[in-house]
Amino acid sequence: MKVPPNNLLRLSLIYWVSGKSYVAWFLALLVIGCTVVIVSLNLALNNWQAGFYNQLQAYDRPGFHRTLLQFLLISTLYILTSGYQSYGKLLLQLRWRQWLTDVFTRLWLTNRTYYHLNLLQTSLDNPGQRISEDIRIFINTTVDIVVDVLRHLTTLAVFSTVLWQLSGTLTLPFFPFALPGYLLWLALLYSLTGTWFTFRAGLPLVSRNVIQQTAEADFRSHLDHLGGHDESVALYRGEAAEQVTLTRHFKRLAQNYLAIAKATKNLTLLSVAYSQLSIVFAFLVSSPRYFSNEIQLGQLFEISGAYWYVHASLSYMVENFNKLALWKAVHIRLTHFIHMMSAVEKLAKADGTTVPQKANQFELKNVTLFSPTGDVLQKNISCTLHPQEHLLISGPPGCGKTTLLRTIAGIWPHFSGLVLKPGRQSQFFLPQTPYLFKTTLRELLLYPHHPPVDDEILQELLICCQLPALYARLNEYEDWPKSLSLGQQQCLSLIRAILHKPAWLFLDEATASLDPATEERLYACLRQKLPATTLISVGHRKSLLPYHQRLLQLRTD
Ligand SMILES: Nc1ncnc2c1ncn2[C@@H]1O[C@H](COP(=O)(O)OP(=O)(O)OP(=O)(O)O)[C@@H](O)[C@H]1O
Repeated sequence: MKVPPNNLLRLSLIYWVSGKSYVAWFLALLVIGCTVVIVSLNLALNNWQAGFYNQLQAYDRPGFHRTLLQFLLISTLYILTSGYQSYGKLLLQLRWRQWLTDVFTRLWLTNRTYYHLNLLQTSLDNPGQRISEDIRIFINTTVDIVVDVLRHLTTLAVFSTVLWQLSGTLTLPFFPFALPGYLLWLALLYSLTGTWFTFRAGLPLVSRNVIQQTAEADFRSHLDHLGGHDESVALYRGEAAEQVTLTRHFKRLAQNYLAIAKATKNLTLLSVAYSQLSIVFAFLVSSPRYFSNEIQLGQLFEISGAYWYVHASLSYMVENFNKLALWKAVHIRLTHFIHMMSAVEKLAKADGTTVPQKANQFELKNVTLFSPTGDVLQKNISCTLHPQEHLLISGPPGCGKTTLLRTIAGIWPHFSGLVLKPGRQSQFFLPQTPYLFKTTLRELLLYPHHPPVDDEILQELLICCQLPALYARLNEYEDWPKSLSLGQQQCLSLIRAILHKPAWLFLDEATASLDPATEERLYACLRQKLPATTLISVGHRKSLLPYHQRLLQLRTD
């Protein structure tokens, strides 16, 4: 997949022109339509107020009942429209989020970016949390903000006109000009002042929210890590050490939260004082016209209602600064994620050359391996391998055996030299740690992409690879990494390799947890089931030598 523009907003907006957004457009129109209707109903309610209070003031009982019926009608429409607006908004958020999540997961998985990210010097914290949590918050708040702004702009347009008409003209002593629509000007002045103070008070929340999202993710990630390594921790009796680490993570989270609490307190003091004052402000400034009998009680309420709507629209930032700060925070985190993925793309193209070739042979020409920090692990490895020339790669721990396999697999970018190899389909790599997960045993055996096979074949392979008892559990859904021993997991991984029938099979200490007798039986099984496959094994044991014709001995200087 092509790397997207390094701009999150531009990337997100591609959805709306992608040809996959017909339903989302329909939902957006529904939400916009409902928003306009809600604003119109607000206007109707405000007009209704004038009639209602005037009927009360005039002790007009039938008129009072009539206005109550009107209210019932407006209110029913209001309830229905609000319900469908909110439903449409939620469906829209889900669709957009689904698309953006798909884009991110594709970028993350394509070209093994998820793996290369770990090789960058500036590592990226918690990519999982960014994909699940940050995208959710980003999309939900974006839709909320757009809908809110649209509602407030419509409200502002409608109620400014009303307020202008109802305001009358202000003439002040010592002021040479009459000021038409003075309540509108006052609302504008009041809101702009509030917005400026809010911006000043709330700005620290942006960076604090970025830190908070990261700290929360670190805390959760350590809890998940603990869950995944429960047995190791239990055997080490590592509970106290884990408690210390968890407390440290939580302390960071809590310290930052205190700073957020302080900034939020200042912001709340400001915004509540601002809203409280605004309740009486309209009455205060329009009361002279009421007391001079220019307007009735109903008009006074109508003016104050219109003023309140105009003021609320202009005060969007004051009332929603927390939401805006959170939006900015996740925007920063997701933008950083996109930048890191672009950096990986450059890194993956950086060093040596891997060339797929038609001939069914492997060739390493002067391959030098480096660590991510640039240290030389192995210098000038050269080796040509023909089919059926089984190779054993040996050497001390940390000398670069696994790194050599990663280089051949094309996932290690830190090398120089030339790797010539047959097409990807003909290779299969068994990593040092078996990759098992929660699913049925059948699916586990077919991983990553083998079509379903008959039970008899699976039974035969389970017997051949020393796991006959597992046949009865083929359809069991189980947390296999927990319920199988490491040795059993390695046997199971070999079945996967046999099923995929590769021309070249790479085994990275794939039988290291087995006793020599079982290891021997498994290699015999491999030879029997995969007679045409060439084995390239990494291992330390001398007992592996008889299964290989060639030895590549790596050394450290
Ligand atoms: N993702 C990584 N990030 C940083 N350094 C790494 C990474 N992977 C490997 N290394 C470093 O590269 C060196 C070679 O590692 P490698 O796993 O290839 O050794 P090995 O010979 O297979 O060791 P062992 O026999 O213990 O499996 C080590 O010093 C290791 O610390």
